[in-house]
Amino acid sequence: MNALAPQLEHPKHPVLVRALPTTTPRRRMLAVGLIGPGRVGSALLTQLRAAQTRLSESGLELKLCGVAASKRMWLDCDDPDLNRRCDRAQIWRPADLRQFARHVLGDDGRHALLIDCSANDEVAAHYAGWLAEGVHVVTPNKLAGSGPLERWQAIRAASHAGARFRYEATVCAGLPVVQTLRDLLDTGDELLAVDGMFSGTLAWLCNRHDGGRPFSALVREAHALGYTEPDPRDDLSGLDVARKLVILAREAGWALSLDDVDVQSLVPAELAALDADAFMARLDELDAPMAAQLAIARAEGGVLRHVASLDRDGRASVKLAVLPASHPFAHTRLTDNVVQFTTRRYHDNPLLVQGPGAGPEVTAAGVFGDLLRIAESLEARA
Ligand SMILES: NC(=O)C1=CN([C@@H]2O[C@H](COP(=O)(O)OP(=O)(O)OC[C@H]3O[C@@H](n4cnc5c(N)ncnc54)[C@H](O)[C@@H]3O)[C@@H](O)[C@H]2O)C=CC1
Ligand SMILES: N[C@@H](CC=O)C(=O)O
Repeated sequence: MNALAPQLEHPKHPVLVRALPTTTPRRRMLAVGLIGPGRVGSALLTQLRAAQTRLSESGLELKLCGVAASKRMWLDCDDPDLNRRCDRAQIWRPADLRQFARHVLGDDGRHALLIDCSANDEVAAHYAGWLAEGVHVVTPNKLAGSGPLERWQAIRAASHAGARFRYEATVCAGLPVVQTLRDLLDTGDELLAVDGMFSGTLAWLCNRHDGGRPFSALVREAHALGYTEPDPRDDLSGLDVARKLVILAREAGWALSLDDVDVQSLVPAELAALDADAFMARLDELDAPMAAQLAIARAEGGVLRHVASLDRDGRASVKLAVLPASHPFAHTRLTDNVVQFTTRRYHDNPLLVQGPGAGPEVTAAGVFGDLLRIAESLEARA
């Protein structure tokens, strides 16, 4: 213990509490560009701003160099005086992701990170190129991890060459699911199966759907709370959960694709083909079928839960099930997700990760955690 460190007063044990020895922090600078300032992206910006002083004191300078939305982007080189003179017309320029990445990377050898908080496939298509150029990438966007296998392999290969790629928040938002699996595998365990509840939206809907309000009203509320995907059909069709299964399977080295997942959709075919606004306008067509599902569950003395499973033989399924009231999943709350890893070591009693699995705040925190892990691995640069 550092005898020179000041002692802090503690009401009960005045001499036991001492300040930890102080060390000079290793100074690192990370240039950051955010793509997709929506619900998660905005929450992340708020969290980054709130943490800036604390991070700086611990040696990490985060420099926000740009924000790109679908049509427009802001770069920190944009000149405030010029903007004032041009009636702010220069603040946002047309979005161009190549220019955006070049700007964040700069030409001074700095560490650069792009955070993709969109749900856009075209953005995901840039990852391999960015990583190859030395730009780190963090994302909650599931489209790279569950998209074409060759593209996923190219992204992984590019990340092995230097820049880091992290995507913890793609599975169950801020819960430590991908890292838990990674740690199991890296320490020599073997994944046998994963099962549980992987949709925060559907967990919340199943918890709140008690016949008191129409199902459609609950879906609208889940959307407003930021739990659903930008298009709630991605949740209701089971696609979002299927994507998470694919991401976990690939993490385990299994070549699973979305087509391999047996998915039961809650969206009738006639609503599946509509554009997003038209679908939302006809959402009440889900009320009668969902009321019927609830009645079946109650008649059986059970509860509705949205469950999914995956095993090492490539069997993967996503469905709405009636579970007995005594089942552990019946006692989950709000947006709770449950992920059960059955492995060689955790065989008779699976390893469980459980907690809120959707929402801008918790998701942004998962993204932020990835950023910090990358920052931790950076070397100091002038
Ligand atoms: N909301 C949640 O609880 C969770 C969300 N996620 C993922 O986080 C991502 C963001 O979700 P939300 O913030 O809820 O969605 P959102 O719809 O609120 O935000 C998405 C943003 O991306 C922007 N965008 C769309 N296309 C773009 C493009 N080509 N270039 C740049 N920006 C573009 C949109 O303008 C919007 O600002 C999605 O991939 C979602 O799957 C992951 C875990 C949990
Ligand atoms: N819409 C998703 C968000 C997290 O991935 C969900 O509800 O689980």
